[in-house]
Amino acid sequence: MSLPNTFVHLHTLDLRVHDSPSLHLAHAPSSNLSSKITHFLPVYIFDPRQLDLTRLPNAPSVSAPKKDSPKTRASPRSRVAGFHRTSPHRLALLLEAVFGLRESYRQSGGDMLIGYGRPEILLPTLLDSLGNTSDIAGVWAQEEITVEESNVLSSLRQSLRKNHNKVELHTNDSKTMIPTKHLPFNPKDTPDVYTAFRKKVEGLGLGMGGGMLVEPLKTASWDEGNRAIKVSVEGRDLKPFPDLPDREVGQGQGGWLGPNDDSNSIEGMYAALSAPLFDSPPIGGWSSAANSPYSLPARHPHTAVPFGGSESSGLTRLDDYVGRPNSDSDRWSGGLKARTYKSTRNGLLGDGFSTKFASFLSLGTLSAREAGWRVGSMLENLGRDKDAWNNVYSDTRSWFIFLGILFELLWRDFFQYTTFKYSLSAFSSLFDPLGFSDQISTYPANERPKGDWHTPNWDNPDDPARRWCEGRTGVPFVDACMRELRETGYMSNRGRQNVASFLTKDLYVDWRVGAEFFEMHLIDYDTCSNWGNWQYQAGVGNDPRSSRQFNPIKQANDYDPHGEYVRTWLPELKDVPAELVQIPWLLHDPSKLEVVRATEGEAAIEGEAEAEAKDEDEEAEAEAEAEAEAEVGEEAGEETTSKGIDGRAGEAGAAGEGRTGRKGGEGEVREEDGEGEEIGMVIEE
Ligand SMILES: Cc1cc2nc3c(=O)[nH]c(=O)nc-3n(C[C@H](O)[C@H](O)[C@H](O)COP(=O)(O)OP(=O)(O)OC[C@H]3O[C@@H](n4cnc5c(N)ncnc54)[C@H](O)[C@@H]3O)c2cc1C
Repeated sequence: MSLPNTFVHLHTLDLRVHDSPSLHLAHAPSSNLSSKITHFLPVYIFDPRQLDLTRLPNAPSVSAPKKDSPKTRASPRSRVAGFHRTSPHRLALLLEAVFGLRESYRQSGGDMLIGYGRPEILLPTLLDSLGNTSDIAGVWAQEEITVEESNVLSSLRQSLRKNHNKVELHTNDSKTMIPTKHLPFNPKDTPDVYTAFRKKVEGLGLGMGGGMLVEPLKTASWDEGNRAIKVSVEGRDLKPFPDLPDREVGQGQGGWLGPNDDSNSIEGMYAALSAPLFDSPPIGGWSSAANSPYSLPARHPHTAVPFGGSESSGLTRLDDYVGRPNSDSDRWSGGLKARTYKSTRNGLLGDGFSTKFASFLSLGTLSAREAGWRVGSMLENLGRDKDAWNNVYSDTRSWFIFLGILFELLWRDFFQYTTFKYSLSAFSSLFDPLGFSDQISTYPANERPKGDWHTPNWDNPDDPARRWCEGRTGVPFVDACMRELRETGYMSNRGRQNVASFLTKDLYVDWRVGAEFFEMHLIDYDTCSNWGNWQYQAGVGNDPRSSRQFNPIKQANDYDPHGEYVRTWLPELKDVPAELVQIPWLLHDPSKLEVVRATEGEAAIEGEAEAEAKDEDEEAEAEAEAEAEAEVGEEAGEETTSKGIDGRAGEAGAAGEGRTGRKGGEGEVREEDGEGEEIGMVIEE
């Protein structure tokens, strides 16, 4: 009887060889399975439900998007607005990640099989063609939370069982920074409020290996000098790639890439997959850096994310931003940027103001555990250097609040786990117009948005949603952010919060249109983070203050006081003086400037609570935690009021009138979870 010997790993959103549970299982001396494994077969499959594959030979068919089916969005077009679900920039990054991964396997003495079609059809057919199913130890893949991705895994599991009685699909818990089994609660009971979530996971212990920061698996070695990464598991080399003589694929079901195929390279695959994008450009068009299927888009000269998409680019960025232990001593090399993260993270220009890890984390080219562990190691290491320590810490209890990066990585986990919680039934409310609010039991029914959003008329050039997408609302900060998104595929967190608030709370456009537009363009698109944050901003998600609203003019004055950012993306404003650059409609009537200043001053004082989002909550929390907690006891159960700018501001903004004052617009703030912890952060009247 032959022993199971080929280990199959289906790569999805885990496009890396470092911190890989599958490589570890198949190779590590400590793994029970590894002695039986003789071959390692990594596979990646482009899926027609995500990408338009029609230009590839024997293309698999795609069904039209199902408008009324919230359970699945399985089509390369979005369900509400019919946008493409990728852009040339995002596609290029994916291809760099996939082909870069294959290169890492090749440099390690193995290979990776790349195909296109439905994994649940292609993979069982391939395994059938390998002959004796007992030669397959099993198929492994990263556990996914979101409906579309987990539906694929369920279908694959079923079809493997049907075709190969002995082949099982196993999943690895490798996506989040905190492994599911370390959570101090059942993930289906994930708290609905971030603060409650954070405090519970903090209880795991803030130190290294305490449960919140888990040491990544050592499955690769990083050759910093050559910027190359090779598989190496506890001193063992990668097991060989199996011989795959027969790669049968059914009619109209896709294919596997062979050495002579046009699409067997980044450029070839880009040409095939980007052609449908160029055939029907979206509202606002594509980036000027992406003009044809024949060459990958260049990085825009002003992009804040000038890196490639591969795993080695991700690790290079980690080394650069957070630093690494010096191999010759126990000193820490690099990491200056991480030490100033908290004071720079609201920046808007250049690559240094925040980590830019998001695009790597979204494709899994950087493991969240690797990133978290590295930040923690830096903090531990700096502990030996008193001066550096003093720059970062105030006391150990608040160490990660002061650094901030871990705080943000926890937001990522929070959205992953809340999505899990609200996707347990057949129906995932992640994509529902009323979001999670419909299921959060503490969310009073009378506070839920009615869902009477403006439906865009894309044929009307003056439609507010269209102007938002095209970056021509008339509000410079909003327009600059939207143009940056289109041109580069990135927008700062500050920008994202402002444009999302503007679309939903000023223009009253269905938040899902914004989420779909972001999905198309964002190079760091992540289903949970994108849709979760959009719900949060639209007031239908986990935000304990669903009525909060940003004033983009005040925000622009605070974060872009000299207009450098808006001038970068709106060259038409290059000659406008700084005092008018955020309100250029007053150029023709400067006499109103004094009135505006007075109103703004008033708004800034009165409305301090109105427009600040969770970033400010976090800071307030860090700085005034004790105060906040004292207030909890006093205020729990009482209703407080936060004000917001109001009016169909889009009409004003889009018409170039500006929205310089706060006009009423009141929303009630509710207590969350009965714990009241967020209440302390609300500045009351
Ligand atoms: C409307 C909206 C949509 C968003 N869509 C996405 C998305 O599709 N993908 C995505 O990764 N982030 C999304 N974010 C969150 C955040 O804006 C980005 O993670 C961040 O701007 C990426 O830049 P960075 O890597 O330099 O982040 P940093 O500030 O350096 O943060 C470090 C990491 O923490 C995580 N993080 C930070 N803020 C958040 C947050 N609010 N929610 C979840 N994770 C966070 C990210 O993984 C990020 O890489 C969205 C935010 C908003 C308001």
